Amino acid sequence: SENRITRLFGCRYPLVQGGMAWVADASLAAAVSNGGGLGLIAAANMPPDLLEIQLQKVRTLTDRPFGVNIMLMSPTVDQVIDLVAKYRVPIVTTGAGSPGKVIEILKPLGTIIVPVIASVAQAKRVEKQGADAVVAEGMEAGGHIGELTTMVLIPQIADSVEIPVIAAGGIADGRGVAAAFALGAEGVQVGTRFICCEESTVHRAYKEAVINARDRSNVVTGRFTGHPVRCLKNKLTAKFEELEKGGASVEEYERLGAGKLRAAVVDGDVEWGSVMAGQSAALVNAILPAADIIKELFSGAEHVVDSLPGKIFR
Ligand SMILES: O=C(O)COc1ccc(-c2c[nH]c(CNC(=O)Nc3ncc(Sc4ccccn4)s3)n2)cc1
Repeated sequence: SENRITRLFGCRYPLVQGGMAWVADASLAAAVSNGGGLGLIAAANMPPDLLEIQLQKVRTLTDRPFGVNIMLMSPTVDQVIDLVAKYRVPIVTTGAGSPGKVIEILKPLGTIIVPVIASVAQAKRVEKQGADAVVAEGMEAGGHIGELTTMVLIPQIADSVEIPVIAAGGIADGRGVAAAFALGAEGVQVGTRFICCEESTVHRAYKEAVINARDRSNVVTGRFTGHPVRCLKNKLTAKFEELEKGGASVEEYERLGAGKLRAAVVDGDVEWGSVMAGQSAALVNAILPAADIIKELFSGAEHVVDSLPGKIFR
């Protein structure tokens, strides 16, 4: 069966993998696309020549659709847009900022643009600017987050725009997928769950930290900087909280954070690195192939919906 999202992306399942900085590379994106979802390569702050290598590599690993996630706070955003145009990347998501410029340049090329938003105002603005769909991301998500939970954000976004809504934030099993559709979404974005997939090139220690995470193993730091970020608790987050309490400057705070996500993902420094992960980490307990994760998410959702009516609505 299909819906507006499977038709928009040209893939079997209405699922997009989170465009997680340093984590979402060609290997992960291809595995998700080959598994029937939409894989994303994270441009993040990647030097353009590194991104170009990922764009060439993904074409050798899958002939299915894939996308690039453009992080709008990155200083390399202009070169990323040029590369996306040069390689005719079919789909682009954007995060951490206002996608006006991306829409203006890439929409005329026929690129499908799906901004990640975290509020009703942002959703309305990007719809007016020409977005094809939105990813509405609840604050359960990992990394840079907004303020509203998925449970209350999705219905409000679905009521506010005509374009299809993809729910993100806290979705890691069939129950979350079923809930997202009950709330008005026509697709899901899944990030943390795919950190722990076989084809993810993330350091083993990072994957283990996610698997060992429990309900209260994560924390949001940096609200005072205007960029709240959710990570797993460790020595770095304790230091962030100390700086925040001690009235440190935003510059001092951001100096401490520089390069720490790479330290965790690439070097496996889960003590002093930034182990970005969502609250759903507590629901992730196995490293599986991306294709199996996707199948389980949707067969699980099917099962939940089938067994619902008897329990609740009669
Ligand atoms: O001003 C406007 O209208 C747009 O404002 C926005 C504000 C927030 C968002 C938003 C919320 N969530 C997302 C998508 N998720 C993300 O972008 N998650 C991220 N994780 C790590 C990242 S790297 C980074 C970047 C800044 C500070 C610290 N780390 S980006 N975008 C989108 C737009």
